Amino acid sequence: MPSARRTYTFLGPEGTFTEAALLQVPDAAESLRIPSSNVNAALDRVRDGSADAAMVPIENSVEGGVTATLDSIATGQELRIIREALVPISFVLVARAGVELSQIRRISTHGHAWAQCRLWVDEHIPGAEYIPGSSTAAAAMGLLEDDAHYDAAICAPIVAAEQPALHVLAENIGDNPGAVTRFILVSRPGILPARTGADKTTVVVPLPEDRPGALMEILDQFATRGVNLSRIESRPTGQYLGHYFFSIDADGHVGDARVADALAGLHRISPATRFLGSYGRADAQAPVVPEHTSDEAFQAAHAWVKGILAGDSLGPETLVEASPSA
Ligand SMILES: O=C(O)C(=O)C[C@]1(C(=O)O)C=C[C@@H](O)C=C1
Repeated sequence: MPSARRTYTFLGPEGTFTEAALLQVPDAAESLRIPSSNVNAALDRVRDGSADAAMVPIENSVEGGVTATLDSIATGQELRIIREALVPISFVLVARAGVELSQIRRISTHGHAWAQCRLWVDEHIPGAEYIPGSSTAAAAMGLLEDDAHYDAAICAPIVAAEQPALHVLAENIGDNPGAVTRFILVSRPGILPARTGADKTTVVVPLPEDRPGALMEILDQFATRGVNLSRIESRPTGQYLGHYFFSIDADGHVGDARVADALAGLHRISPATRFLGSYGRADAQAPVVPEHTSDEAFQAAHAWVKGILAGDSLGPETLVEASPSA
């Protein structure tokens, strides 16, 4: 029986880096793809069932975390990350035909793109004014509107290639040629992606208040079980000044005993801890697992404790008899 066609949404319009990330998903090219105007709108489409999954940016190697995504998945109806994708980032500066570099005064793009091209802009268009755009592609397409209030946009090369009314004023304008953005595919809670051996687990941990050393205790849950962290970011909860949650990526799958044990520890320290998913790493790199934190070591340890409890369940007389002071 042919499987039903999935509906994906992404930070649009067509031509964003997020769309490039979505097209890495094997069935995305043949599926229905609905552009969303911002990260929240994309995630809400998943929450209300009008999309099966949303591709959204989560972090960039130069500019760091995408706060709109970090905050939106940390609160509200629960969601799950089921996949990640990496996209190398390269930017072009585009304008309408006939506009020269020397005429550019106002540039629009996504905030993360602007941050990655700051040095280039300072050098080549000193004093240029930044006009925030909802995405790189939206900024580029906005140039074609009659009432466009900026003269150029920073976007992906594909937008210029597919839009003849735009022309490229400069290529490779990113300050860091090796820039990469990481994207996540987010779905409603359901079937957990299978363990691949090279996985990542994402959690959101509210920092318990008035508890000295709480952050240390949280980190300790991972450290003592040999679980490496690849990202940790603090974000304000928005409730009041000084109240934070931590967004954490850990190596491994909740199906790995060491990760499950670490999550149980987190829950004891911070009961509102939110599990956001276990999913295969885009780079397929398996972590180095210390011997004493392998599944086998956990099984042996649990069996040992079980044995003790079974022995002791013979009754208090056994304990009294065994006591040297008797
Ligand atoms: O505007 C886009 O094209 C996006 O996909 C968003 C986004 C981001 O949020 O970081 C993605 C990659 C680039 O780093 C710049 C912008």
